[in-house]
Amino acid sequence: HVIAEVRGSVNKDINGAELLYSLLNAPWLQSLLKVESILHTLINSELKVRVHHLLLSLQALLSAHDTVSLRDYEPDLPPLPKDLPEDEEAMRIVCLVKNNQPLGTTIRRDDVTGEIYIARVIHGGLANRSGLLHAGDRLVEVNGQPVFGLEPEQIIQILTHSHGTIMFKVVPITDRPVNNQTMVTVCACHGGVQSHVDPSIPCADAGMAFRKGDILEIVDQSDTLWCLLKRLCYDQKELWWFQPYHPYTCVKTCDDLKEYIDSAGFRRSLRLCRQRRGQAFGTSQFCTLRCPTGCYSLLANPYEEVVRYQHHPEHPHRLIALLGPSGVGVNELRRRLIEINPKVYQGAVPHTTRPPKCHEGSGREYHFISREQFDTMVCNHRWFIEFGELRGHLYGTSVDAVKDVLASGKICVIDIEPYALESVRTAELRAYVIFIKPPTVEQMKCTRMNSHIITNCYTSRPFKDEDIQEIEDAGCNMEQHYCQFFDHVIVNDGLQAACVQLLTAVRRAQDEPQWVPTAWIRPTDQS
Ligand SMILES: Nc1ncnc2c1ncn2[C@@H]1O[C@H](COP(=O)(O)OP(=O)(O)OP(=O)(O)O)[C@@H](O)[C@H]1O
Repeated sequence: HVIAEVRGSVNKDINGAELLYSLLNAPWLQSLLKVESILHTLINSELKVRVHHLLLSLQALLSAHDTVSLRDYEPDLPPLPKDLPEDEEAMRIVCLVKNNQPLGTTIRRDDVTGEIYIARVIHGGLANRSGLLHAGDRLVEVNGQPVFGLEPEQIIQILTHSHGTIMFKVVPITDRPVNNQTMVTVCACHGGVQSHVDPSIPCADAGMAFRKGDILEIVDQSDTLWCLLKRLCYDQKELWWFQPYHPYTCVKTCDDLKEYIDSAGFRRSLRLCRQRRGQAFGTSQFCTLRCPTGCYSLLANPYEEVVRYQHHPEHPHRLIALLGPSGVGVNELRRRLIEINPKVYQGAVPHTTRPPKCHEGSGREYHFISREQFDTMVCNHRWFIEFGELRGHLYGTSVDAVKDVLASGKICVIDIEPYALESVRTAELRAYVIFIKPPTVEQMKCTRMNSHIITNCYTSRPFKDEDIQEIEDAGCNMEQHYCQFFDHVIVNDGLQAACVQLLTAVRRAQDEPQWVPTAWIRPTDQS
């Protein structure tokens, strides 16, 4: 029963549950339990005494293991005598054995006092693994040589030329910062840090390239120019790497983004009249309507704080937002997914100002409203996720339409353009963004041989080579600019396979823990 309960906790991704589960299931534990029950049956036998000794040794071994894993191997010292003079300083002598590996610390000198301090302890380095040296410790001696007054470079020389055991005499920092595990997703950067060409980097060897969308843990943010990060790779296993990171090189301006929006092109389907949107509203007005700051604030951030989030089964489902270049097959995949099980998956009903056709019902194909009502909705900030104008009529998908589907207990699946990311990546909708990526041009030519593309003039015709190239280019552009917001990527090569992948991803979005912006879980005043 206990094992079954722990197994349940594993599924809920409760911290440590997996470890506990594997421990309880371990064959050696099962054997020990058996031994224990046999022991109860043996009274005062010699075998019982021997087994008892054996178990004690095993207990000692486990306790040693725990101590090492907690790095709790500093000696228990007697308390300091009470009558110590006030200016007496507690010193620590630390001996590290250096085996051709860097120590993994940087040194700084206080310009006012001339004292030497350990500036950073690099994650995974010798000093860090020892657990005995910390950023902020004051260095007094290295190998018996006082360091006061020396230049940091001179101390680095001493360390570089030392082999075997190095002895440090340090005054330990009193308040060690607590690592509260802040995780971030890199949002905007231009290809990572050029550690070997940037002279301001504190420790060039520690530089590591990273990409937009990488999940990093902030380890130390105490420096004004740099922070120390470690990276989680895509399978979410921790790699004990480290990353000096220059925030200023990574900020992306809004102008860059507007330029991209104009050049990216719009979806051909005309479903939401995206082609005309630019002419009808103007890109800048459109942007202002959505972003209080008048720009894509999310995209301008160098990074976004994220947490691991498990969707609660009793909460509304996460919105599924499909994104991809026009013509790649976003709507085809969305349609097929809904067709698989319309009781589970549903699109949002759009609003329009055009009159209904005879077969159309209000609230079914569209919510039919007047232009005044439409304008009021926009002005009253009942924001549309997207809206646009076609042949004198307004069309749009509202946040409320999405919420209606979610409130009915279904999974809402919509397709969006990149500019709508900000409207769906909210605490309310918690969109899971899936990028539908074009395969290579050759593969697309092959798979789209018998398919038809919808053109600007409502007509459909076979794909031309130019269409395929355009889809490929738009896909690359979209990925380059927005990949940090993709929760999942599906290459739409074979339709069948892509559809299966979509189904799996949609289930995973609801059932498995995901990285989401911290603001969704701990909303701030602005969000
Ligand atoms: N993997 C695929 N193999 C073959 N044909 C495909 C594939 N994916 C989509 N198609 C076809 O390509 C055409 C365009 O797809 P779809 O209308 O879904 O594109 P879209 O990305 O929604 O763009 P738009 O909104 O501009 O129409 C459709 O005829 C669709 O059936």
